[in-house]
Amino acid sequence: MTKNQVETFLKSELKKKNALLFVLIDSEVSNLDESAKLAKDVEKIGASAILVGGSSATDQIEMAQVVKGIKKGIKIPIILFPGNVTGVVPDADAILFSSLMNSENPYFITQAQALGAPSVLKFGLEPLPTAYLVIGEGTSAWFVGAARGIPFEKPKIAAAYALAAQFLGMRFVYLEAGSGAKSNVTPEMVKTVRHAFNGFLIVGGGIKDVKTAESLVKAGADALVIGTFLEKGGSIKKLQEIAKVIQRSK
Ligand SMILES: CC(C)=CCC/C(C)=C/CC/C(C)=C/CC/C(C)=C/COP(=O)(O)OP(=O)(O)O
Ligand SMILES: O=P(O)(O)OC[C@@H](O)CO
Ligand SMILES: [Mg+2]
Repeated sequence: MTKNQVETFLKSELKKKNALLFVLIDSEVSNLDESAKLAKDVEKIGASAILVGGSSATDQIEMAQVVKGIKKGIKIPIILFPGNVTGVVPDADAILFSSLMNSENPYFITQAQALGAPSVLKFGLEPLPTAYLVIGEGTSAWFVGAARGIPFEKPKIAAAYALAAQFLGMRFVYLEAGSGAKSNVTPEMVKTVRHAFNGFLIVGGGIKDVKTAESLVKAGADALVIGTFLEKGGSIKKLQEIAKVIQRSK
């Protein structure tokens, strides 16, 4: 694999589109055939990457099969989104090599990374150095990751973490409200983080309509992650409307 291939691809996508759509496939929720079809469909409507992961996905065999099954049908990269070491599997293109910086448990800040790193190397996955920041409370990522959730109305705290991430050499920040979150990260927080952080800014959690997507991209997000919307039966047609707005509205 060429060095930084996926990161270079994402940057080139960003030159063509104002912001990118990443679709999250949870290997615990969608079966093999469903996942493969979904990945093809979302590639067609312009998604730039497929994330595969889940905060409680511990079945490595299942996840590896899903990744393999998806890969055959698409050209866009598959990026692993691990909630633990069990999320490191072969055949994907890259991995959000993330540290949950606002966790109260050092396991999620550096230990899972140390345990997972040798497999990342062995499988030839491109590590995307990511500060994963959990915003708010009550979601799976918040609970499992023992996060001290940054309050939604405290954008400056999120910006301080993002700046620290930058100083630590991380090139990606992921503002995470949590899968299926009732409230998404606010545009104001995205804007404040955008001013502080120079790298690739990912925003996810609870995004399910055009208006929200548009406001987050206008505030400076580089990529939006959408998962639950599709898991709950949201249509590809509506996702396409969201994709269009994401790609043109900065
Ligand atoms: C780099 C390596 C090897 C591990 C990183 C380990 C870290 C930092 C974990 C953060 C804590 C955590 C549990 C994150 C979950 C991330 C994730 C995959 C979220 C999306 O999955 P959900 O859809 O929330 O999962 P559920 O469906 O189980 O709610
Ligand atoms: O499932 P949703 O709410 O779309 O969130 C996507 C992602 O940010 C979750 O980790
Ligand atoms: Mg999920």
